[in-house]
Amino acid sequence: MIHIEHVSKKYKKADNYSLSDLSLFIDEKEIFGLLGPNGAGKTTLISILCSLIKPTSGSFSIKGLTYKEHKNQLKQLIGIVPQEYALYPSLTAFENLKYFGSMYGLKGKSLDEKIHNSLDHLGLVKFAHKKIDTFSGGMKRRVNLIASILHNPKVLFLDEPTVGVDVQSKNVIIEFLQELNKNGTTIIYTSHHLNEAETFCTRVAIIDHGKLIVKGKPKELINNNPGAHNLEDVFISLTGKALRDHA
Ligand SMILES: Nc1ncnc2c1ncn2[C@@H]1O[C@H](COP(=O)(O)OP(=O)(O)OP(=O)(O)O)[C@@H](O)[C@H]1O
Repeated sequence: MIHIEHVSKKYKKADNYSLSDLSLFIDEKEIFGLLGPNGAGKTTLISILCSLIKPTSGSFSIKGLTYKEHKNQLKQLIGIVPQEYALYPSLTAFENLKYFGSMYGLKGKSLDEKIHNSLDHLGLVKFAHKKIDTFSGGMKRRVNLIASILHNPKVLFLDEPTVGVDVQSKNVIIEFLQELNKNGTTIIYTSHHLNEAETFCTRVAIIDHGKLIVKGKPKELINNNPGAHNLEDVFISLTGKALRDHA
């Protein structure tokens, strides 16, 4: 479904490559976790796959389609949940979602119903007509998620969807994503929550310094790393304990 071949990325004026010769195949209906320390290249990879930025070299396709040749088809096929909220604070949740739906050509009763059902699913229906600037971080993240799935994408990319939210919001988000996956959506997400990834993902890839370090099913990675009891042990054994601060 997603073929990534020898993708590298060097940002303008950057000294180093943020991604280096990365190849990966993600199958249909997977829940695939991109894991790695700060600055590993996770957001860069997701941004390339969503066509927000271009790779310096290498290529990729999604369901055999490339942005060069099938831009409009891919726009309908994928959904993107960015790290930052992309919502209008002075509009209500419903108004925001009507706007995002209209960007995909959706309108009328079917759009209203989809919005209502999604808000209901994510515990937000009673806040539908409240302005976004009154929402907590966890509520905004849930609205952001709905905005990205109104057009029923077959592939959903999420950049740290559960960062900075409480356990309740996190559980509702994860359950919602599992439901989407059951109904046929392939999910690719980045996370620092290794416990979450261990149970949520069918497979994960650990990236460090822009390179693919290892990929596989969480259980297999744990079993293949002597002394590892969980994914965090695997992560630390492969990426080390050193801090990744830089400015
Ligand atoms: N626009 C940019 N210009 C120059 N360098 C960038 C730019 N965006 C990211 N980088 C660099 O690319 C590397 C990878 O960054 P990226 O944001 O992809 O990592 P990440 O794994 O998503 O990190 P985090 O977990 O902190 O979100 C980092 O060294 C970062 O400083």
